[in-house]
Amino acid sequence: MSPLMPKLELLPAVDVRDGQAVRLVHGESGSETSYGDPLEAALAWQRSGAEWLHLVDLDAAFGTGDNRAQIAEVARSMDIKVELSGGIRDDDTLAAALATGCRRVNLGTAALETPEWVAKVIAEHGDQIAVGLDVRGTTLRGRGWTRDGGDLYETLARLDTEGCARYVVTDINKDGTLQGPNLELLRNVCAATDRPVVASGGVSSLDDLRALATLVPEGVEGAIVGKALYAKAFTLEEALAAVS
Ligand SMILES: O=C(O)c1ccccc1NCC(=O)[C@H](O)[C@H](O)COP(=O)(O)O
Repeated sequence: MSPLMPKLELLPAVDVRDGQAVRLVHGESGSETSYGDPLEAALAWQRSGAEWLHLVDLDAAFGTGDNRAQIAEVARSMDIKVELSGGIRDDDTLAAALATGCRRVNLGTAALETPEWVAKVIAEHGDQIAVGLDVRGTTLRGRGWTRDGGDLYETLARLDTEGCARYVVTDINKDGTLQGPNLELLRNVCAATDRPVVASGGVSSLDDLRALATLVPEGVEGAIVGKALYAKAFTLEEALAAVS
């Protein structure tokens, strides 16, 4: 990689359901495989050299409760940057999320259901706010990916106008499947916005990460990696070396 080209950031994922680190398939509730204590998982990624942690409260996303105290403990225990996601939809949940000291939060459902509030918090918090664009095809999904929420490109144009700093783009059909990322979707989103894009869902191999790294000049800034790390398809050290 050219010394002038920024490297692809890697964000190992810790998704929390009912107090456990889990992986889902297609983000579907009930498809969980459990991987134990979330704090242990997060500390392991930090020890392995991660610069970012992608931390998700799945219960808050699904509306089946929350893991707020545990999520806050994990976020506060990290020396690395934390991106927090799941169920952040109003002033209270946003304040609680930011109070953990996380570097940024991802809003998903709120961007579809309460766009005025999202425009307001983008104006207030700048690049501490990212929006998760979780899609099947080009249709956005909210409420833990269970409900349709409009057209990807219309929403992207609106959020760009409102000053959204960054997007986390997930192809739900790929998420948790180890089938490889949707590079075409990522290219299309990058062509539609000048904001950085974090790719999420489907990474299965070091070659997938190298393929994502080729999209850095188009606007892909980072990649979230979940299942592949838990399934030991490669180590985080190998992943970081592959994109450095
Ligand atoms: O991020 C959310 O809010 C969310 C809501 C409902 C279901 C899943 C959700 N996130 C999942 C993730 O962010 C995954 O950790 C990520 O896409 C990694 O996917 P993979 O590498 O395919 O395991």
